[in-house]
Formats: sequence, structure tokens, C-alpha cells
Amino acid sequence: MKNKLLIIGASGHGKVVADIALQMNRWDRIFFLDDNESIGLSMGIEVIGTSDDLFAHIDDYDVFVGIGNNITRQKIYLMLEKAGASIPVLIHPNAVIGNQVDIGNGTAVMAGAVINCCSKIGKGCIINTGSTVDHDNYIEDFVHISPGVHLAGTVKVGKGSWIGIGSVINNNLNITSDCNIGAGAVVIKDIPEPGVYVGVPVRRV
Ligand SMILES: CC(=O)SCCNC(=O)CCNC(=O)[C@H](O)C(C)(C)COP(=O)(O)OP(=O)(O)OC[C@H]1O[C@@H](n2cnc3c(N)ncnc32)[C@H](O)[C@@H]1OP(=O)(O)O
Repeated sequence: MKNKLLIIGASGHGKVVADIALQMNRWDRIFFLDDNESIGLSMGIEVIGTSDDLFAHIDDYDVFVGIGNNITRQKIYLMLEKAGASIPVLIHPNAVIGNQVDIGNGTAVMAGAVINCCSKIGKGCIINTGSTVDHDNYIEDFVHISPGVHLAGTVKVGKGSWIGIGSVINNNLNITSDCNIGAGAVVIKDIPEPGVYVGVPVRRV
């Protein structure tokens, strides 16, 4: 662990990530990188360069990808991992994490999220504000569980899937990789095919 943190992405998601890092009180200094060169400061935190500058900083900083898009976050995360970057886990102090929960590097757990016992969360995930991930879930890498989502017990969510805000997933279900579940959806059966699913119960669109 380094005493400085560099967050890639200074807009919406990156700011929430920075807020968690500040609340964790673990780093002496926090900075952003962002490809929008017009952003000098975000949340009062200095933007010190663009993604082109990333590898110049890798030895001196812990690095976290603060980008909400699953594909972009995965791409940058894998580059960082390959380069040997130190990538922390960020957990808001007001998240609740149960016993025997395993959380991969590069994952952010936002305020009010609850991850119950024996769940495994992959790397580069977002467990967003006020979502609940109940017991024995398996959330693969680069998944986004949006704000207010409820995953019942023993749910599996495949790599890169995005579970939309306020949706509900019944217990003992598998959602495959690269799915996009719409806002407010209810999933009552396995989803074995990648795609976009909306409604109550969900239908593919
Ligand atoms: C902190 C944060 O902000 S985290 C981010 C939180 N945001 C989210 O979770 C966003 C979730 N995204 C959605 O719900 C989106 O609407 C998606 C991804 C499901 C669909 O987006 P698109 O692929 O662009 O689909 P599009 O908008 O063209 O809609 C396709 C059809 O699905 C319907 N539809 C789209 N979303 C929903 C939804 N959530 N519930 C019900 N129907 C929906 C549309 O009305 C449309 O129906 P029609 O063909 O009969 O007219």
C-alpha cells in the first residue's frame, strides 16, 4: 500500500469513489487523472494529468479506476494489473460486510450497501449505494450492482453484467455474463443468454 491514491476518472462515479477514499482516511493525498483536460479540480481534488500519464505514476500511488462503464473499467483495470499497479479495495465505512465475504481488488462498495456472509465479489466491481447482496452470492469480475438493487441469497451474476437501479433478483438464480438488467426490473428465472432485460418480470428487449 502507498500513501497516495490516484483515481482514474474525475466525474460522477470517480467523485463517489474519491468520497469513499476520503472517508476511509487511509491515504495522505488523493489525486485524479481525467482525459477531459479542462477539469483542474473535482471535489477540491487536483486533476494531475490524463490517462496518458498513468504509467508515470504507477510506482508512487495506489491506483483505482473510478469509471462506471463496465467495459472501460475492465480495460483499464487489466492494463493496471498487468503493469503491477497496487489496486486497493474501497469500502465506505457505512457499508456492512458480513463474515467470510471476499472482495476483489478494484471493487468499490458504496455507502449503505450490505454484503451478507459467505458472498464473493470479484475484482473491479461496483456495489453501489444502498444495494443488498445477500448470503452466498457470487458476483464475478467487473459487475455493477446499481443503487438500491436487492440480490436474494445464492445469486450468481456473470462477468461484466450491469444490474440496473432498484431491480430485484430472486434467490438461487444465475444471471450470465454481459447482461444489462433495466431499472426496476424483477428477475424470477435464470438468465442464460447475454442481452438487455427489462420489466416485471423481465423480458428480453
Ligand atoms: C449512481 C448511478 O447513476 S448508477 C446508474 C443507474 N442507472 C441504471 O441502472 C440504468 C438502467 N438502464 C435502463 O433501465 C435502460 O433503460 C436499459 C439499459 C434497460 C435499456 O436501455 P436501451 O438499451 O437504450 O433501451 P431503450 O431505452 O431503447 O428501450 C428499449 C425498450 O425497453 C423499454 N425499457 C427500457 N428500460 C426499461 C426499464 N427499466 N423498465 C421497463 N422498460 C424499459 C423501453 O421503453 C423500450 O420499449 P419499447 O421498445 O416498447 O419502446
